[in-house]
Amino acid sequence: MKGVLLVNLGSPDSPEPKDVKKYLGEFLMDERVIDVPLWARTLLVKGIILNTRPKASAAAYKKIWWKEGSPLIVLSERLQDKIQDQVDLPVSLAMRYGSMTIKKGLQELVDKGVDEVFLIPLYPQFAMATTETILVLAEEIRKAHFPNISIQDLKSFYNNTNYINVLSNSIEKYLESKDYEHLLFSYHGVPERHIRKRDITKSHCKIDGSCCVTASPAHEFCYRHQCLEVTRLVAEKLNLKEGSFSTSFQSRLGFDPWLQPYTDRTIERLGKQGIKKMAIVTPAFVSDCLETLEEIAMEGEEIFHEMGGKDFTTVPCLNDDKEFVDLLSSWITDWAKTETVTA
Ligand SMILES: C=CC1=C(C)c2cc3[nH]c(cc4nc(cc5[nH]c(cc1n2)c(C)c5CCC(=O)O)C(CCC(=O)O)=C4C)c(C)c3C=C
Ligand SMILES: [Fe+2]
Ligand SMILES: [Fe+2]
Repeated sequence: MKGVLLVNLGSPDSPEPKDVKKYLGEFLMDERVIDVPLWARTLLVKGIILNTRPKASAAAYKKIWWKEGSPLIVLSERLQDKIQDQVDLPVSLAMRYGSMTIKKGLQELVDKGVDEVFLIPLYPQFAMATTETILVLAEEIRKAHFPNISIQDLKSFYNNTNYINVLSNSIEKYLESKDYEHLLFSYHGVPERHIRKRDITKSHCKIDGSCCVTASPAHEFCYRHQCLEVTRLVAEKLNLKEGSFSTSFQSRLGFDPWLQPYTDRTIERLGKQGIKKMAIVTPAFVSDCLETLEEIAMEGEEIFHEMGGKDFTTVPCLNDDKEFVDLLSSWITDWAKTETVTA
């Protein structure tokens, strides 16, 4: 029997510093998130970050936490429920980090008789810190605990025409009644090193003005290319004028070079340039979360106002948008029609 496992990033159990510390410990000790040798990662995470960051992160989580729990979890659950209403096979939800583990998600499906799983990482673009870490862990868990099931995964869908249409429609609908001079596409950042490491050609990614727009097999795993493509395709679909939109990368951590331009500096620059009304969209996130609700909608707005900006509009993520639910459900239904694969 076939079933679906949706997987998102995860959140702490509560916005209290002890839960945030536990969650960040698991997240940042992942070798695909902080990709340095174990001794250096341990020193950095356990020796420095976990002694300083949880208090500040917990304060940020408290600002965005809902009565029902973490926005990211609640919104992912709403998405799961709406997809479940549309498809005939069991749909479970898991998180890469935290209590809603991939093992529990697979167990839930197996308990319902599932032996063929369609794994859907809830990220439009591939990154080793997101999609790859989910796929690797799911395979480890499968081998160790569920050797008789098979897992197939949904490939990154950043340039799928239907996805681009759904994203563009949601942006257009939200901004319909709003006036804005500039639309910023802000994606979660990653260290530049992550991009070079996943360059399968070992020579394409220069992280410059041309590599990501020059066709290459490297693009299948190039997060930067995939983000720039989403911006390009949405801008084309929405007929945005050259100069009225741009791309930036947010949430950098540590001192290594991350993908640029940085979102906070871009917002600052737009304000300084005299832009009074800006809108911002965050297509690396399927569900609204700390990074969109706090870092963008609160901190980003504050920076813009400090620089003289007036109207700052944050477009919600796709969350449980009807067209997005329909699209994921159609991919699931198509997959369910494919031939059975043996483990
Ligand atoms: C080295 C650190 C990090 C990398 C690389 C990274 C990549 C990455 N993350 C997301 C999506 C999310 N990240 C979120 C929070 C978050 N991310 C990092 C660090 C890295 N992320 C930290 C330390 C945190 C925690 C919050 C904080 O202390 O600032 C979230 C929000 C989770 C929530 O509970 O709401 C998401 C979602 C992507 C897509 C990505 C690479 C492409
Ligand atoms: Fe992150
Ligand atoms: Fe590139």
